[in-house]
Amino acid sequence: MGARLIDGLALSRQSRQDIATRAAALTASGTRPGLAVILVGEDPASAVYVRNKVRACEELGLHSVFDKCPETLSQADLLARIDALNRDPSIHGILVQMPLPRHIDPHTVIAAISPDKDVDGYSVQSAGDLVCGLPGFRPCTPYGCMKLIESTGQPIAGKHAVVIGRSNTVGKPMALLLLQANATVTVCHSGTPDLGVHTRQADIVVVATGRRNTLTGDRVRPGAIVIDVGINRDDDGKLCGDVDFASVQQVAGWITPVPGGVGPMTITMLLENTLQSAQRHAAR
Ligand SMILES: Nc1nc2c(c(=O)[nH]1)N[C@@H](CN(C=O)c1ccc(C(=O)N[C@@H](CCC(=O)O)C(=O)O)cc1)CN2
Repeated sequence: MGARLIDGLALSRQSRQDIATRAAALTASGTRPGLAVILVGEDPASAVYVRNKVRACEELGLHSVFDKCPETLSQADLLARIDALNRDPSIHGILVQMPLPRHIDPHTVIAAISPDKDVDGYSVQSAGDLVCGLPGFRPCTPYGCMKLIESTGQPIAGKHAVVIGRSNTVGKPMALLLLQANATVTVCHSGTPDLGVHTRQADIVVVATGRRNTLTGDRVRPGAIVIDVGINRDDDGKLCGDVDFASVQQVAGWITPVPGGVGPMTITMLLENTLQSAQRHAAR
């Protein structure tokens, strides 16, 4: 029997209904959640993601501002735009789409976003909150992965989780979220000599390397939950993840597809973070 599919689109639809209901209540009490999205340049994939974020805001009744900037925008001009949004009371979340053109330093840009509007959860403040187990914005992709794992109904506490990848935006926060949920966590990366030694012992595997076929069926423990964060193209130009779906789905207990797994939940958790930010603002 093959693995059960964890349907990120279905979970997104459910979660977005709940966000829409809470956003409507907050709007009725005088605070309409607002998100500002900045896109610099012409990267076609980024343009699609940003369009989907703005459209999702519209569908859920959130206020949104979309600032499309040319590739040649200077870092100083970008920082000035962020500064204006930091001071705009109708905006509760600011997101600068990554990657940025090479002449702009992402760390400087992230540091310019007010920590109480950092709905991407990328700032040093948000990272520190997560390390210390304090409330704060959780990065959208790992936050969505946690929801996908929880949706299986399997307990996380006491399980052995292996995270493959150590980026600031996915791998590291993913490991911390799993740790916070009382899993025993191993982080593997490009310097790990034998990935299979670790993944074959794992109840939960999250793969976020950006490389096709990072995880194959022979490296998976029967019944494991496998979460695929990757978005790549195969030789035929079709979307695929970091997991060799065909072989892994024969061994795993649960698996996320690409597309239709982690991606939609990334946008849903951005909306959740924006709503939470507006709720905090209203409570102040
Ligand atoms: N500021 C940010 N930049 C980037 C983030 C982010 O969270 N914040 N994450 C990624 C891109 N991303 C969101 O921005 C994102 C990627 C993929 C999807 C998605 O729904 N993917 C679909 C497939 C879409 C396709 O056809 O290409 C899926 O997996 O089903 C949503 C959001 C990097 N930058």
